Amino acid sequence: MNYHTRKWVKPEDLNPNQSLFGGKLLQWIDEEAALYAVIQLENKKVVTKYISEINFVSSAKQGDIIEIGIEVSAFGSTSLTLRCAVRNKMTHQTIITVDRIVMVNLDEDGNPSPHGKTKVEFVKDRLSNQS
Ligand SMILES: CCCCCCCCCCCCCCCC(=O)SCCNC(=O)CCNC(=O)[C@H](O)C(C)(C)COP(=O)(O)OP(=O)(O)OC[C@H]1O[C@@H](n2cnc3c(N)ncnc32)[C@H](O)[C@@H]1OP(=O)(O)O
Repeated sequence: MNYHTRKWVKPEDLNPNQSLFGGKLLQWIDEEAALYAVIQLENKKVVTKYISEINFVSSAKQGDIIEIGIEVSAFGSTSLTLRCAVRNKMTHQTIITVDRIVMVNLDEDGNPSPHGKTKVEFVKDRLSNQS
């Protein structure tokens, strides 16, 4: 699992129990999954189709630094299935796990479109292949 993105838990991210609001965390995860899919599939038109099994393992509090990890669990024809974990940056305590996030590659008309990808690619390799 690669942890690409860090977030700092601020006062506006808290719930009435003074811990990180779950909906805010899910927003960050959805955004991270969308960006990951856009980069992998090289298409800005992707949507979240399905999110499964969310486990809120522990809470985060104001001032915590958390990091969001994403990995690919499957390449479909039009879909990309991701797995996500969020942990405390300093202690590595898991905060949440999401088993399956299915992102769908769309064409210009908003219909599912085959993406043609079968393995994880890195931008630095794409750039070096261009030169
Ligand atoms: C100029 C500057 C620009 C900057 C730019 C920067 C980029 C910045 C990016 C931002 C990116 C925003 C994205 C944010 C993320 C949202 O907020 S997206 C908004 C929320 N999501 C939606 O509104 C989606 C609504 N749903 C739909 O429109 C339709 O269901 C869909 C997605 C078009 C799919 O339609 P469908 O009829 O289900 O299609 P179907 O062909 O049956 O299935 C398509 C694929 O989904 C899979 N699937 C279908 N149902 C399920 C299910 N229940 N479970 C699992 N898989 C399923 C199928 O197996 C299939 O996969 P493959 O086998 O082809 O691999």
